[in-house]
Amino acid sequence: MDLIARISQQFQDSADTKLAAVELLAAPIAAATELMTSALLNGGKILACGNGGSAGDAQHFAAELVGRFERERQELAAISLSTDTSIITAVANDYAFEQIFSKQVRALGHPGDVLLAISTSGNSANVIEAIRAAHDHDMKVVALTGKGGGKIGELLRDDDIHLCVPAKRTARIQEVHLLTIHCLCDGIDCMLLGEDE
Ligand SMILES: O=C(CO)[C@@H](O)[C@H](O)[C@H](O)[C@H](O)COP(=O)(O)O
Ligand SMILES: [Zn+2]
Repeated sequence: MDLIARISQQFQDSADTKLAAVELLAAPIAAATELMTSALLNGGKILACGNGGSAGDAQHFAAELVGRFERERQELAAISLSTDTSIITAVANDYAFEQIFSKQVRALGHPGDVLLAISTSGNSANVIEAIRAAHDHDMKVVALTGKGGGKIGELLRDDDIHLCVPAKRTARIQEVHLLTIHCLCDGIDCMLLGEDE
């Protein structure tokens, strides 16, 4: 087995997927940046959720908003719904795993907040329920998906933003999701602080 060749191929595939995605995603990522910045400036917050690697992405995004990305700025309101093991285990145990995010959206979400919903397949039931709860609370949704967008693509409304990575492999989609999250952080900082030199 030629591991070096496999690794080289993965780097190549990741770079190719990112370059194919920028054509489709640059404009909607810019729109998502404006939506999130406007929500934050109006006293709203961003709730983020996802499973597995996407749970890590939700936490990563919240950490960069509450802490910092690349520049010093005011703390920004973001909460990962994938983080509180007591809430997640209680809701999964007492109700259903599908409700672990939606119950938190119903508890914490207000009109004007934004839900960042992350699912590579677009089909995770708990992320779908979170989007339904966000709509019930007059929150807009930014959805990070792949594989054609799945059921989430069908559920989104016209004023939501769908960032669907044009790829089929979960790992490649996740890599573009993380890049997208960093673009959102950079764009929010840029809108709040101005362009850096
Ligand atoms: O990170 C990975 C695979 O790269 C896994 O942990 C992956 O996130 C999990 O299988 C998730 O449950 C997949 O959910 P989704 O992206 O389809 O919503
Ligand atoms: Zn992964």
